Amino acid sequence: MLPNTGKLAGCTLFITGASRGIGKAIALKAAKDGANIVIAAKTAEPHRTLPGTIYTAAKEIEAAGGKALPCIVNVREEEQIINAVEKAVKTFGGIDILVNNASAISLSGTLETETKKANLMMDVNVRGTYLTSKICLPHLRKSKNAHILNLSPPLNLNPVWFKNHCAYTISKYGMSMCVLGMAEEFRGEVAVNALWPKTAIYTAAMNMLGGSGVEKQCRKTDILADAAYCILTKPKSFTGNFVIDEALLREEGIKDFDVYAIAPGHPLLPDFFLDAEPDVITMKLEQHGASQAFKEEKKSSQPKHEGPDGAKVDLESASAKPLSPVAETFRVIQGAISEEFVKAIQGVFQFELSGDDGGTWYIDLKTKGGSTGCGKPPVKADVVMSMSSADFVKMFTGKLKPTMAFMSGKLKISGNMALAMRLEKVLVQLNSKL
Ligand SMILES: NC(=O)c1ccc[n+]([C@@H]2O[C@H](COP(=O)([O-])OP(=O)(O)OC[C@H]3O[C@@H](n4cnc5c(N)ncnc54)[C@H](OP(=O)(O)O)[C@@H]3O)[C@@H](O)[C@H]2O)c1
Repeated sequence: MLPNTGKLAGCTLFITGASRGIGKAIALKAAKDGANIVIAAKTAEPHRTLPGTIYTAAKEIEAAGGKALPCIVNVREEEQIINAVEKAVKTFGGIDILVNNASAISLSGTLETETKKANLMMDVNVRGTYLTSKICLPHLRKSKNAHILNLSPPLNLNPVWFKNHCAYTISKYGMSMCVLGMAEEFRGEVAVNALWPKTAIYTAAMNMLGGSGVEKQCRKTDILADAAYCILTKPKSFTGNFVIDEALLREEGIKDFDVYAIAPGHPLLPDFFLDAEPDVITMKLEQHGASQAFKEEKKSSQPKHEGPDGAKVDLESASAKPLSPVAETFRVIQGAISEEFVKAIQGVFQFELSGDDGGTWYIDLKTKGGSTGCGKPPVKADVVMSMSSADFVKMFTGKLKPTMAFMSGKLKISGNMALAMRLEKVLVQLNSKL
């Protein structure tokens, strides 16, 4: 880990989204030097599922050696940013550093992204970053070593990073374009840089996106806190850079990256927008054995299922004949379903498969007893997943992680996203029973 040098003692940092995750980790690292931190985030009351509030973060910052100013700020609201900036200047005498960290994410295709979600991403990511920078800049220009740091990626224009989640990419690239423009506009006065992780970082956001077990493939927020500290303690002549955490820390002499891993030695999930393309990311994970090994099948009695034409198909007797890989996979899943499992999941998954043995299939983990089969599910599906038959088999035999399939565009999802994200958990639980 990068040692603290005390260079940020007495500096004032305005950090959006410092109530948890990466923003809070950057705040705590600076607090160790004795910095003043303005925590600009929305959560004032404890949230049902998300950890931390601006007040709990403030306590941690003070305990680490810093001074904290918790401010309720939704970066979509210009007035709230203005008020917090004024309060910060009144309390600490100025602002030296702005970290634009707050972000919203929806990894959905153009037609699947509801307008309100597209608006949220544009508002928080691009407009929020632009406005917070605009409002802080008059104060930053008065500081001896002013910095703006945006948590945004290098501008990689490979279409693979646009085709599956165009709105999200535009919104994050908007943050990066602020770096491009403002670094030149304020050269000599304020350093403006971007920071992006090489691998996934374990936070509430990642937990929501990646589902159960994803943490092993992630690094801790400490790596970004160290990289941010390193940038923010550089002279303001260090500007206009799109920094990748690991690359910068290597240059700084860090050799042991295991200290940043949640599960040292476990293959890591490469982050979006870097050199590795989605398919390569998936392939690498598979090569490194990050996926679950397919366990031996358990024989079980099978109920009847409805075929694509509505005819009832008996999978047990059908299994006497060699089944196609898709039908065989559903047969095995059927045998692994328990009442307890149905109670725990309460969801109906419909699969639209293309290629050999394609068509509509389902796994009903909502109706008493649970069932799988060919054709439409007995009750309306909560989630519809479209993919090739080959990828479906890979996914259910542990050779392709649902998160990876989704990120690489092999899996398209519509319906209840939260339930879809639990598919990884479904697979882990099913595999343990297979
Ligand atoms: N985790 C990763 O693997 C990863 C990878 C690449 C890049 N990043 C980047 O790192 C940054 C932080 O991500 P994270 O994983 O730490 O996310 P996180 O755990 O979801 O934290 C997001 C923070 O943003 C705040 N926030 C959200 N909407 C806001 C709004 N409208 N106004 C003010 N604050 C708002 C949240 O606070 P409130 O809810 O209290 O408002 C929270 O403190 C993001 O820019 C993200 O793109 C993360």
